[in-house]
Amino acid sequence: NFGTVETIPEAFDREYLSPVQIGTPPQTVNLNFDTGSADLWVNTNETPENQQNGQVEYNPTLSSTAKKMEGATWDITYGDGSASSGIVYTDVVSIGGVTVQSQAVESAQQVSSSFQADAASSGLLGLAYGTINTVQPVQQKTFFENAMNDLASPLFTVNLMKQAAGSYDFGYINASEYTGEIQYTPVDNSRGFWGFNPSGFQVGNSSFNASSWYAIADTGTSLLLLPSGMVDIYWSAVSGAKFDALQGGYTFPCNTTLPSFTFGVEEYRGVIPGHFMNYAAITKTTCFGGIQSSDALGFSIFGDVALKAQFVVFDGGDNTLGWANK
Ligand SMILES: O=C(Cc1ccccc1)Nn1cnc2ccccc21
Repeated sequence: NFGTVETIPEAFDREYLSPVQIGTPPQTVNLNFDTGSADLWVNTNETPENQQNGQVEYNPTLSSTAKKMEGATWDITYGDGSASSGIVYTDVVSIGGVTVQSQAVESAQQVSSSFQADAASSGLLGLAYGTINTVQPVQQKTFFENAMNDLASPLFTVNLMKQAAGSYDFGYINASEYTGEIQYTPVDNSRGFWGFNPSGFQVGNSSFNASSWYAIADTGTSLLLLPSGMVDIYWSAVSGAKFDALQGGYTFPCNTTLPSFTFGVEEYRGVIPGHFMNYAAITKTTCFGGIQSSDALGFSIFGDVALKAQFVVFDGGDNTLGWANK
C-alpha cells in the first residue's frame, strides 16, 4: 500500500509538523518527522503537567490496542542539547493511510525546555535507521522500517516547502512534486543517518567548487550546516554579512539580496534560492543566516533550509537518496 500526509511549517520553517493517528479509537497528534533520529516519542498523560504548554497528548489508557512494553525505557539527547526520556508502549500507528499494527510509541516522562515551550508539537517521529533507536533493553524499529515491506516501494519522499504545506509520501514517487530527473546516490548509514557525499558547491553564478565530504539529510535540523570554508565563501559574497559570536553565527542586513547556493550530488546540481538563506530577523534590520558552520559537529547537515528547495527520495530498499529540484 502507500500513503501521503501533509507537513506544515512552524515559524521561520524551523520545524514541520504532520498529523499521526495513534491507538483505537485513533488519537491524532502532530509530530515533527525527523530523518535525523529514530525514536517515535510523544507527550502523554504521563508527561508532567509542569513540562507541558498545552500540547495535545496521546493517552494509552484510552486505547484498546495499547500495550505497555514491560521493562522498556528510552532516553534521547539531540545534537542541540535538547532531551527527553520515558517508558514504552506498542499501539496501532497510521500515517496518511499507511498503518503499522504494533509500533513502539515512546511515552515522555521528561522533556527538556525547548520541547516544553513548543506548544504545537506533541513529539517526534524518527525516520533515521533503527540502529540509533534509544529503547532499552530491546532496540525498536521506526514506523518506516515496520511499514516498508508492505509499501508498494520501500521508500518515502520528503517535499518540504518554504512557509507552505508540503508532504511526506510513503511507498510511491509522485512525479508532480519535482522537475527534471531524480539523481540517486548511495547512502552511508554507518552512523544510523541518511548520510551521503555531496560533490561540491557554488555561490550564485560563480564557478562550481568540486569537493567531496560527508553530510546527512536531516529534516529535524532547521539550518544548512556546512564546513566553515564553504560558509565563509558564501557570506563573503554578501555585503554587510559578518560572523556574530554573540548570535552564534553569520548575520547580515535584512535588506540585502542574497545569492543562491548550489550543491552537487555526483553530476546533479541542487539549487537553493538566495532568499531561502534568510532564516529569521534578529532585529528590524539584522537577519540570521540559514547557512552556518558545521565545524563544531564534525559532520555537515542538510537541514530544512536545503531540503525545502528539493524533492528527496529516502529509499530503504537499496539505501540510496534521490535528489531533484522542484
Ligand atoms: O540536533 C540536531 C542537529 C544539531 C543541531 C545543533 C547542534 C548540533 C546538532 N538536529 N536534530 C535532529 N533531530 C532533532 C530533534 C530535536 C532537536 C534537534 C534535532
